[in-house]
Amino acid sequence: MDNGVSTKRKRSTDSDKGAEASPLQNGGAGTPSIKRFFKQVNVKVTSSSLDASPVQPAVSAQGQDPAESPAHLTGPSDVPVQGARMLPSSLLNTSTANSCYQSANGSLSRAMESISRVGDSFTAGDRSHVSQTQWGTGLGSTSGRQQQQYPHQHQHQHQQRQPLGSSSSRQMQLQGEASSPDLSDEQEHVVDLVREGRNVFFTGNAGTGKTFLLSRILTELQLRFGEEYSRRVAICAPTGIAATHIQGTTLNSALGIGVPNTHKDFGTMHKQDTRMKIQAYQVLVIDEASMLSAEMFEKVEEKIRDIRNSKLPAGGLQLIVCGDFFQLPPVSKPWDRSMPPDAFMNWGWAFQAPAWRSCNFEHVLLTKVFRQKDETFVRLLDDIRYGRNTRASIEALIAKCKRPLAVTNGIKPTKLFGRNADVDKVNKDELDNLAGHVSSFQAEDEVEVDRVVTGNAIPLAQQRLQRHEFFRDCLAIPQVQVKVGAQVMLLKNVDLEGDINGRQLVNGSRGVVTALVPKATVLRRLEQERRTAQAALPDRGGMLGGGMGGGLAGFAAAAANGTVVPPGPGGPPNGADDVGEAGMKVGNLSRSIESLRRWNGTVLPKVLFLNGAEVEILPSTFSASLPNVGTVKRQQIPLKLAWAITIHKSQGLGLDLLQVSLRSMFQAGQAYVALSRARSLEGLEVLDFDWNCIKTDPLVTQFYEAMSKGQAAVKELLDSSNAWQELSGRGLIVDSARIQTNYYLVLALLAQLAVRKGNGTTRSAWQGDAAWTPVTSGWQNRNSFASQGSSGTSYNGGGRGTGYVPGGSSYNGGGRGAGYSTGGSTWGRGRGGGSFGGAGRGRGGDTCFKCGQTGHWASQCQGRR
Ligand SMILES: Nc1ncnc2c1ncn2[C@@H]1O[C@H](COP(=O)(O)OP(=O)(O)OP(=O)(O)O)[C@@H](O)[C@H]1O
Repeated sequence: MDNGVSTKRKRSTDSDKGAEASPLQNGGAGTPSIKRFFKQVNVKVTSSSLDASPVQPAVSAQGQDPAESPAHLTGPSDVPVQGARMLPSSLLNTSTANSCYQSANGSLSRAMESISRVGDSFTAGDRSHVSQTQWGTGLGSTSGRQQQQYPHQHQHQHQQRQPLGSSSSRQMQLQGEASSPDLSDEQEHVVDLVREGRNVFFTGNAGTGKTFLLSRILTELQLRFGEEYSRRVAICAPTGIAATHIQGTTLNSALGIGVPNTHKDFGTMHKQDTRMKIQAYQVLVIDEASMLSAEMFEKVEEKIRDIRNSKLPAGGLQLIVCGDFFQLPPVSKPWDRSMPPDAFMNWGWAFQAPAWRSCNFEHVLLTKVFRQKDETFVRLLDDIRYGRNTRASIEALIAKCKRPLAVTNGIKPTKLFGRNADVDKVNKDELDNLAGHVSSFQAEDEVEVDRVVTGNAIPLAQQRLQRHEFFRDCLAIPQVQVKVGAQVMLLKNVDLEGDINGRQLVNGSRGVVTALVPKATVLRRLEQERRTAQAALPDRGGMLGGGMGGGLAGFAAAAANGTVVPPGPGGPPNGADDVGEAGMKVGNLSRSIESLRRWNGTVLPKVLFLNGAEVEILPSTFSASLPNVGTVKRQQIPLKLAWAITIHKSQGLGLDLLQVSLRSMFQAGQAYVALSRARSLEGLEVLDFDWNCIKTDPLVTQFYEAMSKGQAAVKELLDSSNAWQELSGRGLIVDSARIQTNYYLVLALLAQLAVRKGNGTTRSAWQGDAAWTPVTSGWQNRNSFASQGSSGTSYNGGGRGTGYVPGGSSYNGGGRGAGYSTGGSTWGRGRGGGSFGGAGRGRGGDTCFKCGQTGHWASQCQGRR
């Protein structure tokens, strides 16, 4: 039985306007006035390119990521998703005990009590407050202590910033989020810095609530900018999927960069419409900064300054950046000889960019881990994160987690692999192994052109939206295929409002498909629930006749017909809370009924989750907006097959039961990301490993060590980077015309910082394909680089022990590095050469660091001897 529907292609009429505006759209959950602002010309088009192949594995293919496309890399974080929060429990048939389901393999009776028991213990992990961890610098819990620990060390320099009004706006924010957890003191501190208009970088272990905090900050920004929000705030992440965590877009998209192959390609940022956009922005928000390269950050910062005609860092934009540099690095391109000299390689950690230093970030380290409760586990993860005691850590893990995990009530653990091929194989095999029919759910995609776009610009905007990377990157894939018995993962947070057991379903919650329920049956139930909810609506006649009655009346009416936005910044006007609650329920039900009626599928999957809740999964809206262009949306069942997923895709998730393969880790942070998805040691099994599976970058370690000492230490660290002083002192941070030759020098030099001096141990700073032995130093090396810079031999830290570093190898090409020299390329530096560029005296054909032979690049090395 195939219940799939073909992707629709439709164009709305004027009568569609407004009614279609999704409350889920980016920023759309604002105040009613924001809502009005977001009201758009609604042009719905589905790109035919989105049609899925009839049988498609759960994980799609094309991509730039070593495992798969970064666009497909990660699942969502546990950020409360507004859309999900809007789903009332009434939309979910939360049948509990005594349920059983028919698997295709036969009847599987479910002991729901035991599932509930397991599930409760898992779900508690993400919601509970865990006592502060011991290893980091504890942050003060009183504001006084915070003041001490976060002295504000630089002046406001961004004239265009509007410091946020404080308490009233905060109250407004909290009003609509009563059920969300309170921010911790350290999280509050970050919000305070944001309010003050500072450039902030906040980071911390996996599960410290970075994305959660970012979503709160976005709420603050909505309040700061009101109707101007989408014009003033660029919400970005380096990859598409990371962007969907915060309902933003990729950095490339927000800044009109496209997919740069060369540095020249950044010139697209100067296009008229992008220029205007960039000039209008006041805040640039970047999540998952570990995947933002130094090269990208440097280039973007320079261009923004240029476009905004300002000498201020980032042209006066407020920068709010978060992420964990111990997690996955940028997806760099391997160097290839055929590449042009100004090829964009996506190299380096963002904090390595000179621009990072000039942006004067307030660096805040979040230390309180929320995801895991078990302090032993938290400490073990921290060791792995830092690459401390790696052998002991692996042994401890193996001792605790090598045993097979129990298959709990038929729900198998999620397997995490480094490589996409392993994932696809497991999911396909598992689905094939299930008897029964495949049910396919086809995504329904649409684009809405913003109302500011008029006339001939509409078709153009439409085209841009149809080609938007969102459709490639969206967490919800074009075609979801399941069978009864299929193991799946939820892709949205869902409030089981009113659930007597207080259960939660979050993105990453896993379960098993127990049935496929006819759509008509679900519709009947929802309609009944709406009738009941309508009957419970309070009579607000008296109040509505009063002073603020107009607003409330409008609100109540809108709630009843399903056209209001939910609580939160877009919630009811002050004083309308009680109307709001009942009205919201009716509104949400109405919206769901309408959307389900339009949904082309004929059945809906019913899923039994680990926490014991068994719910029918309704189609859900995933969206992103392109300021002043429009919105892209995908309506899809928010599920994916989840017997296995890639580690990249798991970034941002918390998982209850997982099996991790640590055998083929090829990037820094991969093992840490994989293991830190687990909420408990009990729920984690290590399938296999090798002793080198834990890879950390010493540069990252030193950066974090400085952060743990406070802002002053970070500043000192960055200031002590004579390398960077040298770079800027010698004019290496240059304009576009010179970037072609000189930018490589910057990156090459930065790459060299990762080289351990003197012991011959090597690593390839940013190349995933290079041999890599973990090293422990890095910054020291910079000093040697700086102090001996003029000799022409010390850029690689005395000339020894470098790995393959494109560009950087040219420095070694001065004669001493183990890296393969380009033989004195234009940007290479020969031994003793007095200038950075073009000395060209590198010893051509220096040895390949992999095999020790000359004449080929390490990336081309076939192990010849
Ligand atoms: N102040 C808080 N109180 C209670 N729970 C919180 C708080 N902050 C975050 N959490 C919860 O902690 C869990 C992890 O949060 P989140 O995913 O934002 O962490 P993260 O730091 O972004 O993790 P990762 O680095 O793995 O992406 C989520 O379930 C979130 O709801």
